[in-house]
Amino acid sequence: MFLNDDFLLTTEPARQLFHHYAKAMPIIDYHCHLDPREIYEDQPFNNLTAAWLYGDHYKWRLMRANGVPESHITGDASDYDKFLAWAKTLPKAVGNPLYSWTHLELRRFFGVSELLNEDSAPAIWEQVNRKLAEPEFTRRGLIRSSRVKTICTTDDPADSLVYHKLLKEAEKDFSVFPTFRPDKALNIDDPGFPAWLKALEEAAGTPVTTYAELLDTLRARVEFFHYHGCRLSDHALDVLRYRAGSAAEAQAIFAKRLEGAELSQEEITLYRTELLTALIGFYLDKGWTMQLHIHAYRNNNTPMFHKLGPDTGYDGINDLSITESLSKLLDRAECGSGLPKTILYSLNPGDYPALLALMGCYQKDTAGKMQLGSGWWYNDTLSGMRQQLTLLADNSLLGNFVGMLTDSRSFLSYTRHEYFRRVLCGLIGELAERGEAPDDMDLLGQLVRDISYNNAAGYFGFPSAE
Ligand SMILES: O=C[C@H](O)[C@@H](O)[C@@H](O)[C@H](O)C(=O)O
Repeated sequence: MFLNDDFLLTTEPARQLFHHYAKAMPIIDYHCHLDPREIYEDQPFNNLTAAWLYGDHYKWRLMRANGVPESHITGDASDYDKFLAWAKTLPKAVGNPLYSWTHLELRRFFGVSELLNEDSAPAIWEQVNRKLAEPEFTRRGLIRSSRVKTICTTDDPADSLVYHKLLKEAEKDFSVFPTFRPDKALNIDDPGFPAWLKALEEAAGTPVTTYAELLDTLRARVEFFHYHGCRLSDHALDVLRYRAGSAAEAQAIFAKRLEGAELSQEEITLYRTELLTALIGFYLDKGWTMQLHIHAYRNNNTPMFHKLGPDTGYDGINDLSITESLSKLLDRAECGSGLPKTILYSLNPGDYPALLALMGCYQKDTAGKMQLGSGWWYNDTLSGMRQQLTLLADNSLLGNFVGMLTDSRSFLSYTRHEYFRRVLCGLIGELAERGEAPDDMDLLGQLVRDISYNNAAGYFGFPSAE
């Protein structure tokens, strides 16, 4: 039964919806953390650990929860020993999405249907590594075989986008577009802020010594990113604070920071609010979609942060309230030139009702202009997705949802789209079975096709491949 054709499809309508409508749709992965250079260089993977465990902080957390020493997670143990440590951990992960994802990846990419555990590990290691050495198992090969049409990476404004340029020339089967993520511009209190400004100056070829120059340069980078196919921005807003001020105040705070003085929380918040408001205007002008990733509570383990840096498995969920600051931010934009298309994600699923209520206040002109993002990170689970979809259907228009993204650092994560589509069809199938939705395959089939692909294709307006 496990992972059979009807995995997660418990009703007849669900099975029809998945097999006849959702399954064959191609993929638009509009938010991920793949490295464009790796995509361009298209090297084969040395082995399954390289493809699976490098950079995958989801797996690292489970291994740590299983008492695996750090040497076998991020340290200098051999790749085989790391793989074996994962294989020993996995049997205890029943019920965790990683249990299903891992086995789905083994099946879909490598045709391995045995369960991975300590006993099966040696043979699976050999079998998969042999496949990974074949020409169609390179980075791009994996993307192609997953029928991915569009990938959006996550990029700093100071990035030269050289690999996106090269990919545009070299790759005709799918497109790789950048996403504008100016966290480093907003994080004025970060010790690396002055160095980042230098990097920005270098990339843009213009001085960034004042707040006005920063704005001009960021606007120019938005144009540059747009030229290279960018149609989305992204922000990590771990804490939402709002304090309106003037450009003159933002300039004074910027100058104070460059002099090396300590900023107060109020100053930081004012600067961030002003800059984000300006950026929202830039996104609107370009017709971009703004993504706000809200309420991660990052880097909770200081020794491990010093050892491994960010995004290594030490992030929690922020349980602060969300509506007041977010409403002020969105409303200010609405009072000005307007809001761009916006996707709101929160790591705290308790925020979903508030986000849904708020986003409904700014819907206009574009179908699904304001979106509740797909279950993010710790919510990227069976129950998390069902919750997000159920609340979205309760409070907005499920049929306009732009659907799934991997948010991943791994080239094997595309099966998450399959998982999502199964959850989606499973949920809609249940509604039909219970008579809460019409058992009308034309209607429901169109809905799942739209959510799987068509909505994203229409909503983001990516440049078409010439
Ligand atoms: O799925 C988890 C993610 O990849 C996580 O690492 C990112 O969402 C990252 O923290 C970010 O802010 O972009």
